[in-house]
Amino acid sequence: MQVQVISSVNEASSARFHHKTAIIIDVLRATSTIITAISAGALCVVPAETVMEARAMHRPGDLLGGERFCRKIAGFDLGNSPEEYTEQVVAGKRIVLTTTNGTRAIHKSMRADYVLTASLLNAEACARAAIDLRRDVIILCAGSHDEFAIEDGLCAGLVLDKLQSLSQVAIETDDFGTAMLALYRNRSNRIKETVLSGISGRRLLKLGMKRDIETCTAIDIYHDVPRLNGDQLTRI
Ligand SMILES: O=C(O)[C@H](CS(=O)(=O)O)OP(=O)(O)O
Repeated sequence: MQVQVISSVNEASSARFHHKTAIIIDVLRATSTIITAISAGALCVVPAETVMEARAMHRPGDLLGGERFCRKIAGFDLGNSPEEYTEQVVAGKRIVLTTTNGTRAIHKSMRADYVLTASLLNAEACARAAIDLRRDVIILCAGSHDEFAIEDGLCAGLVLDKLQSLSQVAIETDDFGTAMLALYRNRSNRIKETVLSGISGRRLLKLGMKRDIETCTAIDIYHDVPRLNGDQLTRI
């Protein structure tokens, strides 16, 4: 199995995803939010690239979620904090979500045969799902404002570590993947501290959102892997 890792959404070209399984990572916070929502019983999450597109896709009974500049969009039901997506709020609901980086990354990957969403919360489950799909893999780190985000690299390294330990076939990765695997193995006992020291982590800290970082750095607490079905993400 060939695994390529892309450092940020603006480095990805849609054509690369043909005949592959795409794994989209945005630890702070979009894919952590999506995975939490699906695990809490949301019917599906519909990723929208823009606020206008999200409003247009909204149907009666849906929830509108997302952020710009880390804060909930005016008139939306929910922001982009995983803790908002509780069973009481989202169970059985269709959620239309737009965020700064994560939903853009999902749209970039839509030519893939399969699109999975990963974060630290479900890395092992996502690795298992990718193995079962028997395709070469592209791991896309969403990053933040077109820059690489260390928390996404850590998660890419964790997914690669799980692929290597779980796969029956050899895993071959590109040089950036090798670097992310080394990053994860070097920081595996201080993941939260590493995330807190990153640019995205520092930005959320300044906004008083330390709780989100703690929530998003729990490892493998969920077994659900949201997968793209048409225009919506549902549990496999
Ligand atoms: O909501 C977030 O934490 C980020 C906002 S920013 O990139 O840090 O400004 O968006 P996401 O799409 O979840 O990376």
